[in-house]
Amino acid sequence: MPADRRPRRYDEDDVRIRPNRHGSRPRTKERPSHSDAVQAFVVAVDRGRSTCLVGAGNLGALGPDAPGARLVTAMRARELGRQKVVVGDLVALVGDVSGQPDALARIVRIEERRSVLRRTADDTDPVERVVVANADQLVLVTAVADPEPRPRLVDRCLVAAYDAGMTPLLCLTKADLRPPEEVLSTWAPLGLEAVSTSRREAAEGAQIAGLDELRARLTGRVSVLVGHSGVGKSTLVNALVPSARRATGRVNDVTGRGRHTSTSAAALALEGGGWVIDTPGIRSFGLAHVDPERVLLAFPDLVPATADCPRGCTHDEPECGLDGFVEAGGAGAAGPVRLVSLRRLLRARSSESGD
Ligand SMILES: Nc1nc2c(ncn2[C@@H]2O[C@H](COP(=O)(O)OP(=O)(O)OP(=O)(O)O)[C@@H](O)[C@H]2O)c(=O)[nH]1
Ligand SMILES: [Zn+2]
Repeated sequence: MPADRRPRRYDEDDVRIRPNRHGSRPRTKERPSHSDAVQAFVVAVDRGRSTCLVGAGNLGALGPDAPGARLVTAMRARELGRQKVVVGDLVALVGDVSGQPDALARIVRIEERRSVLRRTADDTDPVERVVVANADQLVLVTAVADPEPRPRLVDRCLVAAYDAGMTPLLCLTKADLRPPEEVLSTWAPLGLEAVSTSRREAAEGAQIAGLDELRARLTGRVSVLVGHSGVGKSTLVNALVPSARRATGRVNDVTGRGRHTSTSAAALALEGGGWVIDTPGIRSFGLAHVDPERVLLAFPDLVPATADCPRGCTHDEPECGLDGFVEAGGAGAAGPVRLVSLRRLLRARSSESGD
């Protein structure tokens, strides 16, 4: 039976969604207060069931090992309407929040998101989606070789990061195969932060060098890792979060499903604080939804030029004020290459694929 045909019990949800029969009192937008609700951080979502971390502070800042912290399985309450819960969400839970096996809580509210990583509808998925909420850093994992870097894919990820209000970090893996500087030059004008990692054979087996610097940039933050297949993202995640398997095992106990069959994102706690959100399903981003103005915000040196732009300027058209501004030296000596980079990113929005 479809959900909306199911016989419904009259409950507090109805107070808000029922039309006002009398027509005199304006319908209140106020939600039931749910004063007993507890706050939780969504660490995994699998087919309508969310795994939520309760008792670990705002955005799970205290980590899953904080005293009293527990994982609670929850479903969306009807009052959420069409809002989707995603990994990284901060939510309010009511009902059975004990975290006992078989216990099921209800998500009655999604708190305001400080960042939203989106993906436009594409051929394989006709729905525009929020991929991850509240992350502050997007880590673009790219191998320097094997597989060859895909500059256009990195550009597209950069656009997605700027649009989402997230700081991008380029993580170049397999630096043992080729000096990472060669690859880095492509993004030099962007001033993109970058780290590199490489495999090193040691007595106790293969090790990843460069991990400490990467870890330092991840600690205390919520970071999303994206990368094409084969770049070494799993290797990195396992090295960063050695307990990842155990932790996902815990999630599996709750959801009853294996992580390997899942294509949804999962947040993994870092030992020193902070979270990495692994996104096995995301290889590229549809970017049609992206507003050029938001990409431009990543180029504060070029922003003043837009005063001379026609209304609704795409910043990639003959009338654009950026060219004159940069030619006149308004953005300094680096202006011309910065403008080339900006235009490249703006065009990445409309390119067909991330290859
Ligand atoms: N030379 C070298 N090889 C590496 C390095 N890191 C990972 N690899 C190898 O690259 C291959 C892919 O690594 P994975 O960690 O499975 O890559 P992935 O990005 O998770 O790929 P998928 O599992 O397909 O999503 C494996 O054969 C790894 O052993 C590195 O730093 N240097
Ligand atoms: Zn313009």
